[in-house]
Amino acid sequence: MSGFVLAIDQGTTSTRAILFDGQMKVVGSGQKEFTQHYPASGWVEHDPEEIWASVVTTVKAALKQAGHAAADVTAIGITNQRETVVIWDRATGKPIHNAIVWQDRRTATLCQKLKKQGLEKKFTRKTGLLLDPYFSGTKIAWMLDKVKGARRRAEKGELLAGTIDSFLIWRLTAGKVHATDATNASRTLVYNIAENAWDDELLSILNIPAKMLPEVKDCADDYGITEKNLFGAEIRILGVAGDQHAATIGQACFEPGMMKSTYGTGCFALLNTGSDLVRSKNRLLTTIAYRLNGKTTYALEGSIFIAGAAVQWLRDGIKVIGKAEQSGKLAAEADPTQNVYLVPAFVGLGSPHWDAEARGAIFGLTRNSGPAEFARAALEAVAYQTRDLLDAMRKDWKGASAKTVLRVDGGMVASDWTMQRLADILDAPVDRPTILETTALGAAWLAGSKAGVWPDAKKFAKSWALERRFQPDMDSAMRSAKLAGWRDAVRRTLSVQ
Ligand SMILES: Nc1ncnc2c1ncn2[C@@H]1O[C@H](COP(=O)(O)OP(=O)(O)O)[C@@H](O)[C@H]1O
Ligand SMILES: O=P(O)(O)OC[C@H](O)CO
Repeated sequence: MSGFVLAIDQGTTSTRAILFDGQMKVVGSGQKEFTQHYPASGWVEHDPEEIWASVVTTVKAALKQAGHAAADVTAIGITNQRETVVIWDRATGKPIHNAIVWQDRRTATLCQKLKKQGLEKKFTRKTGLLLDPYFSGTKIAWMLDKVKGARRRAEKGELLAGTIDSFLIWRLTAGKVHATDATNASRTLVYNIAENAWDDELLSILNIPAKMLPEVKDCADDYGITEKNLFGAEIRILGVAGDQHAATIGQACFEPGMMKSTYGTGCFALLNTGSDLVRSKNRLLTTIAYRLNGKTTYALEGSIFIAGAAVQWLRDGIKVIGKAEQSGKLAAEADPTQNVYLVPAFVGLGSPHWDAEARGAIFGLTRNSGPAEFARAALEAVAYQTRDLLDAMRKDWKGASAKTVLRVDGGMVASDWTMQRLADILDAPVDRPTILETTALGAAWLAGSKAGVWPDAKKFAKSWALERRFQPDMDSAMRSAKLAGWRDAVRRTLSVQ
């Protein structure tokens, strides 16, 4: 076997395919952005056919760039934007509706209704999640309610539901396999993370027929074989994980107490808690970090909806920069005596506030405030929000010690200024690895190790290499003052005062 492993990283704004060789080095890649649909305020959809086409195109592009054929590839690992959900026809493979994306808020009213019925505790106890429109369950219920005849057809077994990984597996195997992995299942609001099974009681509350749902497998497992005509040869699919979980693996956070944070569109911090299913008292999520050889490893997760998206707003919204990479330089020019805060609640606030109705706000403007202060406020908001998560994690679990080091990845970590400010505000070291494609690497490792062509977890962890450590370098009085200002700004932004 060759050792070549292909990772398909199906993200929120683009699809990437990356071919790694037997030494885990990137030898070819393809990337394609796809359309974001905003059919109503707070609604976000993707066309599953466009996603599927982007997967086929990028896989072919990665192979071509590397000068390899599908027959050279030992295995595929899939990783994906989480919670986004598709319902499709079992007979034709055609979706019955656009995919409803994780950022979509259309089920806020349903979540409120379930909360009023006193059901949040039950959902949290079983799934580790909260009643927020973020998760897949209420999105599936919405489609079954709104698409004519859908629930009846689902009950008859004519329709299938799944997160993006499941939809891709169904398409890649030409309708032979309907499966997902435990990490993706753990984001649906209908999966019992203690029992590792779909939860009949929650399914019945949301009126979702169990027969629509995929079989739940380990992250490194047999997910079938790609249809021969697709890429010119059959390839085994041997790894699947939600993108944040794949990044946790790619960052080799295999030990309890290790933590990674990914700064892409949003920011998602996962703290490995080992076999401990830690129940958060501070509005963090409990999730499955990964499941290998039938053994579940849990994590505490903090989910921030807007991180790099605030930089996009600087570029495309208020147009104070032309390119994302200019944001750090501009922020460094900001007047240190001004205290401008941006609370980027553009789509509500995630952990630890979970306020779906809050909207973004800026505080502390003076006549001297300009582009530089806006840029600094946008980048600092990412650091403050991460600090809020770390504080909540420390309160929730003693394993999150004061010595916690944060391993970072995602597009935003290219900004040295932001990483230094992150270390300053966290008062903890921030480690940036040499390989920043950790999400794809994690998915590839699942497939490559399952195929027996890549090293085991211990050896893989040893191959993790530091590019740069950012040490905290801020006076503690200054840090406290800045944090107090941030907390005040957040308090004034919440929808319920
Ligand atoms: N040098 C930079 N400084 C600050 N932000 C950046 C920089 N480069 C990219 N970004 C931000 O990172 C995000 C892209 O990261 P990526 O990991 O590709 O995200 P996703 O997978 O969510 O699409 C964008 O929101 C962009 O604004
Ligand atoms: O596609 P990303 O990188 O924005 O990640 C999205 C998350 O998985 C949503 O939970």
